[in-house]
Amino acid sequence: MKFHHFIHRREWTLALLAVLMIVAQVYLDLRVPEYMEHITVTISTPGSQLADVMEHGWLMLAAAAGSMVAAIITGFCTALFGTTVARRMRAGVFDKTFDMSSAEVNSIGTDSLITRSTNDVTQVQMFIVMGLQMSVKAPIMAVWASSKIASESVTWTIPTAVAVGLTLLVLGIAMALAIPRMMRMQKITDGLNRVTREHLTGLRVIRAYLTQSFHRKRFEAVNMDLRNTTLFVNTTMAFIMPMLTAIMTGLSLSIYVLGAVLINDTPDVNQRITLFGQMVVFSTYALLVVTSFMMMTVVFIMGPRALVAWRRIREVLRTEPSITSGSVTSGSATAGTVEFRNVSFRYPSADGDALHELSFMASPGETVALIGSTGSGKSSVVNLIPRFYDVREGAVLVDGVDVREWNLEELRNRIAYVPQKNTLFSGSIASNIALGENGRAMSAQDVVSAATAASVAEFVGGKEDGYASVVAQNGKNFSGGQKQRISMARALARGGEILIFDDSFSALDYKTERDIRQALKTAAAGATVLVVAQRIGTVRDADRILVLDKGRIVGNGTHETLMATNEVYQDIARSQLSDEELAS
Ligand SMILES: Nc1ncnc2c1ncn2[C@@H]1O[C@H](COP(=O)(O)OP(=O)(O)OP(=O)(O)O)[C@@H](O)[C@H]1O
Repeated sequence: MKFHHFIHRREWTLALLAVLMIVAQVYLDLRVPEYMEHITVTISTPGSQLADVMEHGWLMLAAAAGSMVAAIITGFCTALFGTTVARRMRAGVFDKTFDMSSAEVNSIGTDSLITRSTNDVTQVQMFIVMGLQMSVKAPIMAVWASSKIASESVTWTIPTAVAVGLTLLVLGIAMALAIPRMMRMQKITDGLNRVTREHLTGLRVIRAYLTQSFHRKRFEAVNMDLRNTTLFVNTTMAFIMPMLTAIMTGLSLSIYVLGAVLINDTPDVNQRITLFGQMVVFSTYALLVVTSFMMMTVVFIMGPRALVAWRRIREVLRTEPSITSGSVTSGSATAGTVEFRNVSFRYPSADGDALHELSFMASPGETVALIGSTGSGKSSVVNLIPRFYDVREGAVLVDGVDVREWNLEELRNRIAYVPQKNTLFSGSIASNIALGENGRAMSAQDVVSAATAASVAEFVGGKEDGYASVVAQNGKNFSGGQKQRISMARALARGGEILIFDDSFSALDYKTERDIRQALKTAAAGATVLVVAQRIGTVRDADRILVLDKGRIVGNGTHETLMATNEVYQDIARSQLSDEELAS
């Protein structure tokens, strides 16, 4: 992705118009001193009238007004250009995150992704709006005004050249000091975002564990770092303006001193008046030259930061998703078949495998449960089916086709997945249930049926607005169990050949869990159901139970067979069931 991809034909037209307006502006700005020269000479000439002065006075006013209009049009063009490009960049980063797998998102970092699509894009936008204008205007003005100066007088050119030299020296030193720090600012902002986000999302734990001082220290460190860096940059910048003002004042003074000497040495009155007029116009040109160099500072200050920002945005846009869609759109075995063939899997950042040589099969109409201690790899197994990650060795097959060969949309449309961490979006209960309509229109009746099966109807009944009740961001106005039920209703409403429940029953009371499992038998009849659970009660009715231990399948059978033969399963059962339950 190159920068110019964000600039379409309309923006090129805007840029061209802006350049033309800048040229017009510089031309008119440079005309003003000429009219001033005429006016000065007219005023100094004995016997001149107001009408003579106004003859050039009107022209001078017209030039100033024209320059103003040109500046406004330039400002409008660059603002439209900058904001449009910024909008496209934000959309680019946003769209890219859809293609990224968890591995890529984790490698860049969520906080950095947020900074990149907000702060970084703003840096680029500011540079386009301000910097581009300056970078076009300053050189045109400098060259044009310099050529005017050179044609006027050599004597006065010397102090101007000295002033330009000094200006460049001041700007050079300031930039050499400030730019490296400015480059760091984006990284520090990432850090500040990370710490602030963690602090805000973990407020309750921080309060409960009284870790305010620890978190304050962590925040203070990055906050101070940002303050110090900004302070250094701003202090350096604070030197620039007074020094440049001193240079400009010195330049005006030198021009007037030299002018006084020249005028003094000229005996002829008319020549003296001409010389005086030239001096006035020259001092204005000289100031315009110095001003152009000052404008260039803006470019040099904003440019490097905008460049770093753009590189960070480009890094996101150029990220090659490790999970890319295949081309297969239909299966070769019975719809709903899931097969793991000798699967080993490793997380991108991990040293060792999380899953080792797993093989099993789940068929339509069958409920297969996965049980095991925490960290045994249950979620990792089910995450491989919708291809959130790819296997390291072996293959996962859905409907007889390797998931890597499936068209991703087709594959995911066959699956209804309830993640371990429930995700609700701001909206209503109905909008959250009807989220994945799976290519077909979902009726209000579909929502209600799914909600009834997942026992959502139970608590919606007590709400004034029913299914239209508001769901706040992250569903924080619902309890853990309610969120789980809405997430399950979403999966049931979507339907699919394969239903995956990753620890979806853990926050439910036993009665609600039993009701839902009962309702599932009808709601998900014919589908392949994979249930990840910690509780024996959740899995005991499953057609088959896979027992996982340290990423390996150490048991595969019904509750009864496992109770009779599998030591790991027996241990789990003994820790959860009473003697009577074990005996039954
Ligand atoms: N994103 C990740 N990056 C690196 N390692 C991970 C990641 N997610 C999980 N793991 C590791 O993989 C192993 C299996 O984790 P997994 O979440 O599949 O276990 P689980 O059986 O579902 O556990 P739980 O019941 O606690 O949810 C664990 O050792 C865990 O530390």
